[in-house]
Amino acid sequence: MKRLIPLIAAAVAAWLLPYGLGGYAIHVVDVAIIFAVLGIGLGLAMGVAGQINLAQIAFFGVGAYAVAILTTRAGLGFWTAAALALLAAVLVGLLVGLPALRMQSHYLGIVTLGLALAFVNWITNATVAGRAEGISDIPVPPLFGVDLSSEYLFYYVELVAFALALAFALFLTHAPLGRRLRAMRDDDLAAGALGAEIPLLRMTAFVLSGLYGGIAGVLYAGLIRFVAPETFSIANMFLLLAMVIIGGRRSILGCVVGAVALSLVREALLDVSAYAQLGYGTVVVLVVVFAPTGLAGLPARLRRRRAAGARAALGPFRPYERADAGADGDLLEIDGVTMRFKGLTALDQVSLTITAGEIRGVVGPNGSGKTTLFNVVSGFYTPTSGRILFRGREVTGAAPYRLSLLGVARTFQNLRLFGDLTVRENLLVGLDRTRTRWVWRYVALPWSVLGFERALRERAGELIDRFGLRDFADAAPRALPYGIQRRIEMARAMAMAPALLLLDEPAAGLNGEEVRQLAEIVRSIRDSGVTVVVIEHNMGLVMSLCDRVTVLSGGKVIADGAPADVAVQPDVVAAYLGDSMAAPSESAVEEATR
Ligand SMILES: Nc1ncnc2c1ncn2[C@@H]1O[C@H](COP(=O)(O)OP(=O)(O)OP(=O)(O)O)[C@@H](O)[C@H]1O
Repeated sequence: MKRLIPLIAAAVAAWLLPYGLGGYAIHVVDVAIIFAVLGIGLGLAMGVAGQINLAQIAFFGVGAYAVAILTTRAGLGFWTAAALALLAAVLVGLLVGLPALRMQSHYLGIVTLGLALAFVNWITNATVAGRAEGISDIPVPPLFGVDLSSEYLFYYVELVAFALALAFALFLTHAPLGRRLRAMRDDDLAAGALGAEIPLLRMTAFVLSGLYGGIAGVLYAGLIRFVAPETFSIANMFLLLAMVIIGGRRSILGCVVGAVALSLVREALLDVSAYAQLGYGTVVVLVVVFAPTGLAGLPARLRRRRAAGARAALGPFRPYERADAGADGDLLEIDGVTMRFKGLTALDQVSLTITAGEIRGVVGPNGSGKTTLFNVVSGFYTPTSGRILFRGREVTGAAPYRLSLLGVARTFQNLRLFGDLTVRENLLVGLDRTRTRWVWRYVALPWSVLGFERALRERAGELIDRFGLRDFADAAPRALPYGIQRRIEMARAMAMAPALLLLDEPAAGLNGEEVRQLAEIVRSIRDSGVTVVVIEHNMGLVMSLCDRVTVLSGGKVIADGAPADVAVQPDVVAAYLGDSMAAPSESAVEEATR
C-alpha cells in the first residue's frame, strides 16, 4: 500500500495537470512526453544493454514518417498506419542492430550515426517523404468521437501511452531479461559463459529501442500532424543523448526525468538557442566527468559509499548433499585439438578424457596453453582442428551460451564478476537457464515472468546461504576483498547446476586459510556429482585435491596420471616443475590443507 500512494498521487497530478496550463504550455508538455518515450528507448539500449545507439532519432523519424506517408499517400486510417509504423520502426531497429553483432563501442556509435544520417538524407531528398518541405495534412487520429485535434485531449492519449511504455520498461529491467542485458553490458564474455545468447540479446536491445522510437513517432505524427526533416536531425539526436546522460542512462526513471527537464529547459532557452547547444554540451561533459551515472545515479553512489564502510564477514560454506551414485563414464573428450593464433600454436594435438565424478588438475608453465584449453572447451574459441565431445555429443565450436545450457560452467583467472550488479544479481544471472526466445512471455504472460523471478530469488537466497555470502548479498562485488570475489564466482558458476565445472586458477590471490576452504568447497562440489577440472599453480593444492593431473607444456600434453606418479616423471620435472613439485610435495600438501 505504501508503494501505491506515491503512484496514485502521481497519476492524479498527471491527470489534473492540463487544468492549470495554457495552450502553449500544454503543447510543451505534450512534446516533453514524446521525448520521454524516446529517452526510455535510448536508455534501454544504451544504459541497460550498453549498446551505443545514435540512431534513436531515426527510429522516431521512421515512426512519424510511416504514419505520414501511409495516411496521406496510401490513404490508410491513422491507427492502421500507426500499427504499421510501429512494425516499420521495429524492423529498422533490427536492421540497425545488425552491425552490433560484429562491432561494439565507438565503432557501433559511428555506424549507427551513419545510419541516422542516411535516414535524414533520404527524407530530405525522397519525393514520397515530401523532401525538405515535409508532409502536412496528417489526419487527426479518430477516437470514439473525442476530438484529438485539441492538444489538451491528446495529452491524455499520450499519458496512457507513456504510462504503459514506462511500466513495460520498468518491468523488463527488473525481470530476468533486464538483468541479462545489464550483465551483457558489464561483461559480455562472462554473460555468454553464463547462458546469455549475446547476439540475440543485442538485437533485442535495438528492437526495444526501435519500438519506443516508433511509439514516440506515432504520437508526434498525431500531435503535430506535420513532419519535416529538421525534427529528426543529428542535432536533436545529441539533444536526446544529453537528456539521457544528464538524467542517468542506467535508470529508466532517470531517462524520463532528463528528457522532461531538458525539454522544458529547451523551451525556456528558445531565444538563445545558439548558446543553449553550447550549454547542453558543457553540462553533458560535466556530468560525464563528475557523475557518470547521471542525476538518477547519485543516491546509489552515496549509498554504496556508506555500505563499503560496514563490517561484514564471509560465513562458513555449507556442504552439498552427497550424490548417492556418482555418474560414471567419460564426460568430456578432447580429441586431437589444435589451436593456432596466427603464427603461434597454443594447443598442439591435445587429447584428454575427463571421467565423470573426478577432480582433474591441469598444470603447466605460464603460456603452456591451459587457459586456451578452457576457452576452447567453453566455446570462446573454435579450435583450428580436432573435436570436443561433451556427454558423447560433439560440441566443437558451439557458442558459450549453448555449452552453458548443456552443463559446462567456468570461472575466470582474472575474475569476471558483473561489477554493476549486486552479488545476488550475479547469482541470479547464473540461475536463469532460459533461452532468449522466452521473451515472448514478457508481452503475452507477464505474470508468469513474475512467478519465475520469485522462484529464482528463492534459489538465489539458498545459494547465498550455502556459500556464506549473506553479509554481502546486496553489495557490489567490486568493492569486496579478492577472496570473497573468488567465492562469489564459484557460487555463480554453481548456480548453473553444471555437470562440468572448469576452475581457472581458483586459488590465485588467496591466503592459506582461504585455500583450505577452497579445497573443502571443491571436494563437496565433486561429492554432489559435479565433475571438476582445475587449472592451478598452487602445487600443494593440486597434489592434495586432484584425482588425476594433466601436464601441458608448449601446448602439448606431456604427462597424465595420478599426481604422485606424474610429479616424478623426468620430462615433467625437466619441462617445468623442477623441484617445486617432485621433491617436497608432501610438505606442500600439508601447508595447503592445514
Ligand atoms: N586470443 C589469443 N590471441 C593470440 N595468442 C593467444 C591468445 N590466447 C592465448 N594466446 C597465446 O597462447 C599461449 C597460451 O596461452 P594460455 O593463456 O593458454 O597459457 P596458460 O598456460 O593459461 O598461461 P598462464 O599460466 O600464464 O595463465 C600464450 O603464448 C598466449 O600468448
